[in-house]
Amino acid sequence: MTYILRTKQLTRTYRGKEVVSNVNLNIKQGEIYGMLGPNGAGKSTVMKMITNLVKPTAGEIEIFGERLTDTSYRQLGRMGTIIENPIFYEKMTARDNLDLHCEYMGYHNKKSIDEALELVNLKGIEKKAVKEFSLGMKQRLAIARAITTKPELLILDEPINGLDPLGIKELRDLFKMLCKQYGITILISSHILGEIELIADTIAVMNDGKLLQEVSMDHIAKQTVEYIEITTNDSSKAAYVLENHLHISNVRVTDGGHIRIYDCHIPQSEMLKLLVLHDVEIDGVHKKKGSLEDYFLSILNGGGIVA
Ligand SMILES: Nc1ncnc2c1ncn2[C@@H]1O[C@H](COP(=O)(O)OP(=O)(O)OP(=O)(O)O)[C@@H](O)[C@H]1O
Repeated sequence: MTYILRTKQLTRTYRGKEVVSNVNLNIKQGEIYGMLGPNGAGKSTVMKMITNLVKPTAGEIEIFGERLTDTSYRQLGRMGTIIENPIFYEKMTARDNLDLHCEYMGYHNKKSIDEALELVNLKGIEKKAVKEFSLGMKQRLAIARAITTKPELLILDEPINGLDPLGIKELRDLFKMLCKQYGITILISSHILGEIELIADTIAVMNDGKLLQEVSMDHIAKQTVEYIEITTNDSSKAAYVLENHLHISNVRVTDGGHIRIYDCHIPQSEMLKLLVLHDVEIDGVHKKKGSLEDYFLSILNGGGIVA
């Protein structure tokens, strides 16, 4: 297995608080690796450390087989990045912005600017000043800037923020194409499961600075997360009874008076008998299969599903 990027126990502290804690990412060459997590989970901070914008407090980063240091200019030159909101020289044209970027990166094959503009569908308007661009156009220009130096690794921090559904689909198709046809490895972050699920080969779920899970989509697809859903008049009591009397640990109380029991080998009849014995009224029992959303929610909520 060839990994293009690995982090080992990557940690960052701000004013005594760990905002990234012992994160181990393993990104394979040629894949789209999605970092999923709510706002504040630490995704941007991880990406900033990978791109040398922020120094890790502890841990290390290995990119293209070498450890990243303060002077890893060669490694940084093999990456294209969009971190947080892309900033341009607004009065300059789109093309001049890309030109300047190439100069700055020491990349002299200017033909690639045309190719990049073509790929993001901005050919023909590259002579417009960036201040006239819509948000979607700016996002596409940021991607053009990130790919114009022909990177092997693209790092995209929430690149679809603020785009309409059509714009999102266009970018998704573009990222997939860059990965498949150009062999570019992509690390992309989002707080939207539906987005990451449509694009990623591997997903890293982050919350509160921690990596909760790193799992391949293939693995998830094979996984059939089944659960029993019981509707009762008192879901908290029902959960309490099952946890304390039958020692079932994977119980989740959901909205609407339901409880879900995952990965349970105790017969349904035994659970129901015990609930009735404890005066819990049962309105319904169903065997269900969890959606991908359930799967990730259970990870974020610390549920016991093992991938
Ligand atoms: N320069 C900084 N100084 C202090 N705290 C910071 C700094 N940068 C980030 N943080 C804190 O670190 C935590 C993680 O932030 P980060 O931006 O990495 O999260 P995120 O998952 O990318 O979320 P978002 O999508 O909101 O950017 C947050 O609590 C944030 O307030």
